[in-house]
Amino acid sequence: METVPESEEMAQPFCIGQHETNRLAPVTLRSVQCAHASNYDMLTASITTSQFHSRVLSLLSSHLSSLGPPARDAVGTYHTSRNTKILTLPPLSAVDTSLTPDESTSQVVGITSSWIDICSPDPLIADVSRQVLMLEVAYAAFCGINYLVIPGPRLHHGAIHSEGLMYYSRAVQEALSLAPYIQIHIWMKMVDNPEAEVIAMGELAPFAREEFLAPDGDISTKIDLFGTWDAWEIIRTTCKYHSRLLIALALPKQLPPIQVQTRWFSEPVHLLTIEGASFIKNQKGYPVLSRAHQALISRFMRLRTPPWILLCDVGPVPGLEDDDELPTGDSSTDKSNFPTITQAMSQGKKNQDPTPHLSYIRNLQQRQPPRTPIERFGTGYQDYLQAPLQPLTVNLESITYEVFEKDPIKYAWYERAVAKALNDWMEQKKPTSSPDGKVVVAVVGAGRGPLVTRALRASAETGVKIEMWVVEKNPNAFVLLQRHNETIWNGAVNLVKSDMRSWKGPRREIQPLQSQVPVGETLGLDNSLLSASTGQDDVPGEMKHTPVDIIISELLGSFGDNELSPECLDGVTHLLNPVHGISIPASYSAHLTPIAAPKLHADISSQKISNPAAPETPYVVMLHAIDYLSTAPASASTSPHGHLSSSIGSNSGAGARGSTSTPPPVFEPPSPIVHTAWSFSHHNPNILVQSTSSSTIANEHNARQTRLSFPCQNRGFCHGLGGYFETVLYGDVELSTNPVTMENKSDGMISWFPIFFPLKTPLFVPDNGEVVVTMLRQTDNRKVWYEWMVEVFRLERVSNFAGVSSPHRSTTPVMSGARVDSPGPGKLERKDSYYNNNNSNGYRRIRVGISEMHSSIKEGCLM
Ligand SMILES: C[S@@+](CC[C@H](N)C(=O)[O-])C[C@H]1O[C@@H](n2cnc3c(N)ncnc32)[C@H](O)[C@@H]1O
Repeated sequence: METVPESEEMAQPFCIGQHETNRLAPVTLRSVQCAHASNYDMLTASITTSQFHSRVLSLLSSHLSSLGPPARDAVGTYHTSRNTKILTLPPLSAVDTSLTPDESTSQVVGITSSWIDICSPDPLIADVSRQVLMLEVAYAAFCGINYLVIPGPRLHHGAIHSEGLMYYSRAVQEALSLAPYIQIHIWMKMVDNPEAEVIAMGELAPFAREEFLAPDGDISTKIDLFGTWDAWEIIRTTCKYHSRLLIALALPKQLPPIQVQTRWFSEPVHLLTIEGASFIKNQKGYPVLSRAHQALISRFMRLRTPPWILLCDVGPVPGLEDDDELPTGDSSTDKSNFPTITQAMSQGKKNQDPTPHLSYIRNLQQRQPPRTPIERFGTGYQDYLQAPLQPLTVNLESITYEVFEKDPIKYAWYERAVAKALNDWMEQKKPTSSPDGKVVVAVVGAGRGPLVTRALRASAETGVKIEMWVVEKNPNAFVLLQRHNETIWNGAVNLVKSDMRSWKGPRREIQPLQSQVPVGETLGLDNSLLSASTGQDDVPGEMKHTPVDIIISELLGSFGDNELSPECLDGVTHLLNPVHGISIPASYSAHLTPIAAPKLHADISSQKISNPAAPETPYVVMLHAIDYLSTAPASASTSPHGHLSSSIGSNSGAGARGSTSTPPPVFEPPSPIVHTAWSFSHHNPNILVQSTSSSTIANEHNARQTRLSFPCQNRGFCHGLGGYFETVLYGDVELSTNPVTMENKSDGMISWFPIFFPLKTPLFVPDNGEVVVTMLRQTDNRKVWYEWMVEVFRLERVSNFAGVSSPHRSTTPVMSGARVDSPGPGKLERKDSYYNNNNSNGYRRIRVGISEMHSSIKEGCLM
């Protein structure tokens, strides 16, 4: 591995801003300078003033008093249309805003008014609110504001819930087109808590007329963990996943369960807002954040675009605190004046940290652990869609090989596997295929030769002599192989420039039987196999192709078989020593899990016009801002509530002064449920005999199909499937990119990013839902491609079911064939009631969504 400069290892500095709900003084160049001097990076500024607010309120009051009670029109509607006398707000005047375009504007995050209510069931209130927002957005755009925060939608109006959300979403869509250069952040709470939606003085919500409310309905007081996420989902869907539509996420004092936190990671959170009241005091009395908050922030800060932090109502920016109360005369000129009690107190305070919350967050920034090798390697690749390599049809560039070769694990594991195989060969006294007793090893698809070097090293380590053959079809890489043979391998390697499928094996002169070197001389082994290969009919002195004892290859793609390893290795299987031959890898398997990946969906959708095949292309991508939809029930130690309760109220967060360099706690998301789709083994006993008369190859034995079910406890959107692979190189030496097993099998491996199979249209998955994936590996004997489709089911308890549900099933009902605790791969089996839709756990499956069958044939991997 290259040495990485220290700066690259360090986590990025946080970008921290200050927000005051009731900032009275205008935000000027001086305010921004003071903020910078205090170590803040930015400030928020309201777009309009309190005068504007008062003016709107009085206009609205007099308008309302001029109106009679809302009346139904001739058709009988007043709820569903705006059949009301409109109040048109006048344009802004100088007193309505204190914002002036200047150099400070770029350091300012604009905040639109929170007292409006676009979701109001009263169309008059909703319309006035919309007009306020549009006036503010237009003026912010005029001033050159780049970032705007719009308070999130009010979801509760008495018994009415989320009814105005569509109008709110429509207004946001309008705002995006009105301000074509502004990034709009919707200020969302993490969960929907009706009791937290309080009405402050001066808000428009209470002006909603009774006729538009629903006085008789149930007023919900229940916390809905995914309620605000639902609202966000509607807004962004209405705005078609707009790239300038982002989230400002308010972190509450008590964080919600981990499943809610991970959901927000997958969304475009660009601002994290933290109230002063969300801090707790440590033993020394300094404001600190709970361990859960620290872990959450650290997790966010490792995203490709780390969010900015906005500290809200944590005290004034030093130097600006007195601005609102400045006396008209300049009292500071009279230095001889004895300070008043207030002045003395504030001077005393100056010896304290004037911005303890900011100091704490800066300290948290310093305590971020350095980036791991994977994070360093993946910088810039997070959520970046790449077309999978097709090394069979396309000759790779040197730089691509160079990237592979940086892997700190893969080659070391191959070396271990080869060493183990050689040791076993020797210990089991197996005969070799070489007349001089050496184990015949072939690296097929050698690239620039790193596996050759490792195999030679394994031979030197174990003392088992090998005869090395190297096959590569890329003529450019072959030049380097020739050079390496001269400079590194001392000419010890037999090089073959060929497609491995047409290689006939090591070619050597037949030795007269009596002059063959007994293998036992080198390894002490029985040489019967070699005798068999140089059979009765062989004439000494003639040239003949002989078998290979160990075939080493690395033809694996992100989904295991997607770079056509099965097809290529089929072409060399007949060369393998028929009794003792070893293939490294011995087998590999493909794995899947459904994921929410809004960013990837947005990126793929935006490519659709130039590339219609984009939504049916499997992409190689370092999955980052995603949420696993199907997760294993949390164990006691990682239970969301356990996590929460152990952290809330814990005062162990390091304080600004008494701080240590202890890294923040690690965020532990729930483990995804990842099922095996299929596998391939070498030797493959099912290889079809190839016809010599046909121009195609018989490949049906490499077709696969699978149907897998995934329980999903919480609702969400499925944007596609995350794909991974595992491979057994030899014995217990394995590689894995499966998030469940990678840490145990090959921690730190960087060669492969996962694969993403997108869905053209995302599918909603309800609470207690089930995602069923059907996937096929298809072949027409010329090409290989994948087909995939997704169905979504809602599991409904059958009321008269007499069975007793296990505690697990009562919270996460799943089909028995796909049980998360089942040892099997989660395949649907006939005994499951998939076929009669009432499964044996007492749940009825109701299909609520189905995707089309996607096919990668347009981009298919050509053979
Ligand atoms: C993924 S690269 C691995 C290269 C190298 N073994 C490594 O680990 O760095 C696969 C290599 O196999 C070669 N290859 C793929 N299919 C082949 C075939 N049918 N015959 C010969 N070489 C092949 C490609 O040209 C490429 O060099």
